[in-house]
Amino acid sequence: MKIAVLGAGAWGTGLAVRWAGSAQVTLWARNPEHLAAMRASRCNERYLPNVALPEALGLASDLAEAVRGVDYLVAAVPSAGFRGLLQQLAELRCRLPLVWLCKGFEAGSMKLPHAVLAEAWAGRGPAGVLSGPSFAQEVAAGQPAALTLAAADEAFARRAAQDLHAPALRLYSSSDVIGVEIGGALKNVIAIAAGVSDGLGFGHNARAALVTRGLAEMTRLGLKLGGRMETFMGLSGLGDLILTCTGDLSRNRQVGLRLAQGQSLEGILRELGHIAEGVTTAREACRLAGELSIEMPIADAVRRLLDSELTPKEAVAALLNREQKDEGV
Ligand SMILES: NC(=O)C1=CN([C@@H]2O[C@H](COP(=O)(O)OP(=O)(O)OC[C@H]3O[C@@H](n4cnc5c(N)ncnc54)[C@H](O)[C@@H]3O)[C@@H](O)[C@H]2O)C=CC1
Ligand SMILES: O=C(CO)COP(=O)(O)O
Repeated sequence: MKIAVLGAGAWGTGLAVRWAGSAQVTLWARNPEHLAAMRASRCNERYLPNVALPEALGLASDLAEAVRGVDYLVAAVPSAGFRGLLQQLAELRCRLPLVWLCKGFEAGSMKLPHAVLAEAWAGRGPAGVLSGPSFAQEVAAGQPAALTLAAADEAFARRAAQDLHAPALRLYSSSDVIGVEIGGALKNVIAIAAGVSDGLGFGHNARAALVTRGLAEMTRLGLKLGGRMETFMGLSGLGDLILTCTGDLSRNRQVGLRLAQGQSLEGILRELGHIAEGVTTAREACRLAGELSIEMPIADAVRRLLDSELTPKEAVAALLNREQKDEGV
């Protein structure tokens, strides 16, 4: 099996390291200087420090070289870079099975990755999304994780899950692309809220309430867009929501924790040095929810906090002072 992992951030590198034990893998970095540094140190100091790159892992900064002769393309760039990467691949006349990893909406268009793919990858090969609870550091270290691979073409989802599984990396297949994408995108927004709550010193009760009501919001939007209930209760929904709301390795949770301490969003993102998809997704999901008349109070409070319309304490008060309602989704 030959795999090209396109994007050398934390997640692309983590998976490339994992897959290199059982497949022939090339990791592509768009920045030649970044690639040269990885070649020299056999480590991705910038995005996944303290993880040795196996000797067998190929490195390339030339996209054409990275994709030559492979069985799978794995798009490991953030949502903001997905369309651009697909366009570059199309210019190379690539026609290959593709799996994407990004968890978020495209800025400005309110589009999930599958909709971007429909515009930029039509007819170029079967494609699916891989998502679920998976911190890159743990996967790179060979610790167990279970993810979902969803594709509209069920047979492709099953085949890709079989081909891309690795020791301690269990992949389930699904045909619910929208449900899987909504879970991955919305959990990042709720993780910011959970970080704010913990950062303000609230307890386990508050966090459990945010996770549960966050799941209700995710489900409400996801069902409206055509996702399936069981998907939101699965690995890519509730599973990733629990991980990201409770695990300090989450960059989105870190954004919330630091906002609660009074840091500016700009400063936090600069200090993190990684993508926190929940920031863009909060804005896009709230716009979409507005158009669809769907209530998403937690996402709305996060969006207003990110846009400096509320302080962290005011965001909490806005949630607690909403009018009484029935619990149902
Ligand atoms: N880090 C993790 O544990 C996990 C991340 N993800 C998702 O995977 C995606 C990538 O995340 P990470 O690798 O962690 O991010 P990262 O912030 O560690 O690295 C981002 C990588 O993408 C590149 N990049 C940034 N903007 C780009 C653009 N416009 N065009 C092309 N390349 C661009 C950067 O140079 C860098 O190599 C995100 O959507 C994230 O939500 C999913 C599961 C786990
Ligand atoms: O998606 C992730 C784990 O499943 C990583 O979450 P963060 O982007 O918040 O670090």
